[in-house]
Amino acid sequence: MAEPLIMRVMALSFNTVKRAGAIIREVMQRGDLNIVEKGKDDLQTEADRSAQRCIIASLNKEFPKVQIIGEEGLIEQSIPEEWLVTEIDAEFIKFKCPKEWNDVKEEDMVIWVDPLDGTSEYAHGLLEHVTVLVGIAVKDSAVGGIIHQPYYKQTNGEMGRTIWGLKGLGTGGFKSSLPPSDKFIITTTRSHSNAIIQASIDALSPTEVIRVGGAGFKVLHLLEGKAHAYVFASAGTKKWDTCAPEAVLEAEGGILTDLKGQHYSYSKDVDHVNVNGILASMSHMCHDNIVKKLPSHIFENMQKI
Ligand SMILES: Nc1ncnc2c1ncn2[C@@H]1O[C@H](COP(=O)(O)O)[C@@H](OP(=O)(O)O)[C@H]1O
Ligand SMILES: [Mg+2]
Ligand SMILES: [Mg+2]
Ligand SMILES: [Mg+2]
Repeated sequence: MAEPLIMRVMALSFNTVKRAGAIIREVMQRGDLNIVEKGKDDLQTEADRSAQRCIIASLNKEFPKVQIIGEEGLIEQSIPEEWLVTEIDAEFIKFKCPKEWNDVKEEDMVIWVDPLDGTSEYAHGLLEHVTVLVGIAVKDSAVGGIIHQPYYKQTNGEMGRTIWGLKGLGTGGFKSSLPPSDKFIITTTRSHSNAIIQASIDALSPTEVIRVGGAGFKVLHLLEGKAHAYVFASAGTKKWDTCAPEAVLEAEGGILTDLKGQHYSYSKDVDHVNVNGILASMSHMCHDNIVKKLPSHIFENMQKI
């Protein structure tokens, strides 16, 4: 009997993000990023486009009835043959599917794809910040996620690592760590800051602020104990930025919501923009405290930008 759909989607995504990561490295190595400005502070490079074509074509071929939504919109589906990934990860598929996902059907699932998270950092050569994100939503919640970091240097010299999480099963691909208890470290945007984002951080009196690119890389900071909270008091991120990070973080026991503590919906017809900002932490207590501490004017003014 075939393995449950969600396990096959995760196992194919696992190999697909690695292929996308290799494409991202190849584009950088060739040196012609061919940048298009989609909007204010919103770039798209050849790597974003090519990685998305690789991921969407591969997932779509195997799972034609699953809705897939990618950041770079509708782009032609024909791709070089060597970009098409057909093999599933042999190790992942051996895990037992959590019983709550055993019967998930194609029409209950949405796959949110961010082919390159941290484009601004990629374009500036801050390559460690870059991740490839594939998030799996069931009904309206983020359930499974894969975060691939193409420029992570493994101790054996290999480039890239793949972090995964599935609610009810757990996580893999990294070593979890708690942040220092004598500090309060916030991670936030490096390239999309504004006065309200800064005011929200000031109101929380952190001992340190780590400004890095990408929702994926910031959530990795939480998972690895480098920061206590990810705070972003602005609209700007989209569902493809948060679906995979939310699923991985929550499969590890953390929480990712808007600034009021409400989960976003990831169903196929939602507004793509995360209008109420982002708040994430490994600790529910830390998360609750921040929701209580954020002054209401932040929330009101944030909506006006
Ligand atoms: N004001 C804004 N306008 C457009 N995109 C924004 C934005 N603020 C955040 N984002 C998007 O949200 C993601 C995380 O942002 P940041 O690195 O600033 O924390 C990035 O994804 P991409 O790099 O995939 O486009 C970025 O483009
Ligand atoms: Mg982008
Ligand atoms: Mg992104
Ligand atoms: Mg992106």
